[in-house]
Amino acid sequence: MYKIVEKFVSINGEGKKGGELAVFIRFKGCNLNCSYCDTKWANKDDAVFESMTKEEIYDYIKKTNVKNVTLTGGEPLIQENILKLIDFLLKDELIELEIETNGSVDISLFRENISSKRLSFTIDYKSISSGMNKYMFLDNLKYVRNNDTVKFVCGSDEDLLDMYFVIKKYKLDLTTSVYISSVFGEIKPKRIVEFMIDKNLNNVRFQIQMHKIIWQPDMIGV
Ligand SMILES: C[S@@+](CC[C@H](N)C(=O)[O-])C[C@H]1O[C@@H](n2cnc3c(N)ncnc32)[C@H](O)[C@@H]1O
Ligand SMILES: Nc1nc2[nH]cc(C(=O)O)c2c(=O)[nH]1
Ligand code: SF4
Ligand SMILES: [Mg+2]
Repeated sequence: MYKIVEKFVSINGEGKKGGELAVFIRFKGCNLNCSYCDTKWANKDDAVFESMTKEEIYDYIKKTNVKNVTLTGGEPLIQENILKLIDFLLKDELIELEIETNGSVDISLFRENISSKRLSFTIDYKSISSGMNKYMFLDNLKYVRNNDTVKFVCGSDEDLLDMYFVIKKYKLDLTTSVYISSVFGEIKPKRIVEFMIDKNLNNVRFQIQMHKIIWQPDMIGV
């Protein structure tokens, strides 16, 4: 049984599939506690959840008729038996699966067991201002593939500079998709673009969480 705090259809507001329809499955609980987390409610011990089997999750997804599936949370990769669910969902060749993960969990186990090109990891590199930087499992950055994404959610100039060194150290701009996001409302988007120009950051994309512009920024279920 998986602990699901919400499930909904929306457009993906972030990343490579940004603007496309996606069905979101949000799991309860996280091993980190980012200063800026917009889903703290989902990580609370007393968060209300629905217990669902992998078959029930699959049935829900199929009923939506949406092909892009995003597993998020909370932290999806710390959920009990998550590998079984990923494997089960990918048996359906019409499903394109994205996993939003916080960068603290070793993804190599998943890589070894699942070869599908329809699985894509979006791996956060937690910034200094998140307070969670020390928990990053940096080896993940050595093994990211070109259909994965590394996402830097920046809230300060210090975060931008640290991001720059990490991109260059791991040559992320040459090996994978890199997205820079602002901590919503925390740093001027213009500041990030200026930084990109200043550092000549090619092969890196800036994004703003679209769903927070379309709906109220604190709205859930979108
Ligand atoms: C809520 S997290 C859940 C998945 C996973 N725990 C993680 O952190 O990647 C989903 C995405 O939302 C981003 N996020 C959370 N709060 C945000 C905020 N206030 N502004 C911008 N992005 C935010 C996270 O950095 C992450 O990329
Ligand atoms: N619309 C929308 N797109 C998203 N992309 C990633 C999200 C997440 O919370 O992981 C998210 C979300 O919460 N809503
Ligand atoms: S890792 Fe993700 S879910 Fe956990 S606290 Fe950070 S942003 Fe929130
Ligand atoms: Mg979100």
